[in-house]
Amino acid sequence: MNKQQIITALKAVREQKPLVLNITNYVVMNNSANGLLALGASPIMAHSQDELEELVPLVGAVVINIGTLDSHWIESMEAAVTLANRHGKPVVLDPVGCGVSSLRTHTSRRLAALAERLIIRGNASEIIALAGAAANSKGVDAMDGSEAAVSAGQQLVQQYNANVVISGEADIILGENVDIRLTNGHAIMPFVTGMGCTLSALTGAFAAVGEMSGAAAAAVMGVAGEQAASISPGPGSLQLNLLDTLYRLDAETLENHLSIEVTTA
Ligand SMILES: Nc1ncnc2c1ncn2[C@@H]1O[C@H](COP(=O)(O)OP(=O)(O)OP(=O)(O)O)[C@@H](O)[C@H]1O
Ligand SMILES: Cc1ncsc1CCO
Ligand SMILES: [Mg+2]
Repeated sequence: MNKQQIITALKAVREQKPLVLNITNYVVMNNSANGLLALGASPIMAHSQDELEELVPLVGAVVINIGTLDSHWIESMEAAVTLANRHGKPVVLDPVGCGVSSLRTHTSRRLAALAERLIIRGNASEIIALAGAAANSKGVDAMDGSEAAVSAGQQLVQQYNANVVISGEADIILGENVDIRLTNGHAIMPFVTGMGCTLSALTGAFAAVGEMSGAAAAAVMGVAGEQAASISPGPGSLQLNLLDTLYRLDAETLENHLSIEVTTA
């Protein structure tokens, strides 16, 4: 995945406007839906088992975010992933707070094991915990740097046959033969809840148009986030400005501002 392929993937999202099914948390439903719309995709938030059988065949990707899960929702998440497998749809898993409780850790692992076409997107502490090592999180916030999660991420790539996106100051994208580092974004982004969840939702939009590395969404979120931060005095305006910069993001801005380093194995 290079800069040009990322630009092409963004164009594809805007042309195809893929429908993305999100089973996500109460905190970020609105941010994530607005982020998808600003990007040019089409969100649907749903979690009733009674409609998943009809919905999953219609969507381009399924995003599962365990942020506010309970036992009832876990059944829906498992049903959605099973249906995604049956219909050949990609799944993005956001293991929010993995490592903080055994419910979160076990559920994330079960969902990751179940999904056949999978991208895992988490912060460093979540990725470390998902791989079974001791992580330093504070609830849903990472206390580890992205580089500290690389070996855990590589383990997950093998274990779940997935691509892994570790977000943070650097976004590190790991796949079977590729290792990508993106250094956009801004240190103010973690002061708005659900920036990572929005990144996972956007990852679903790109997966729906065949971009299964996870890099394009991280690139777009990083550059749009950076641009939004440059005109935002604080988190309140950042949240709003991000929707505008995502909506306005063009090829030239990506070309000039995306900081990407690709290493192939
Ligand atoms: N220190 C930082 N510098 C630059 N960008 C950052 C920094 N921290 C996070 N980001 C960016 O913020 C976005 C969200 O990443 P983050 O790792 O904070 O997700 P998260 O912890 O899962 O967030 P949440 O759970 O609140 O949704 C990514 O695009 C990432 O690049
Ligand atoms: C704050 C919070 N708590 C559960 S999910 C969530 C949103 C960020 O992940
Ligand atoms: Mg998160």
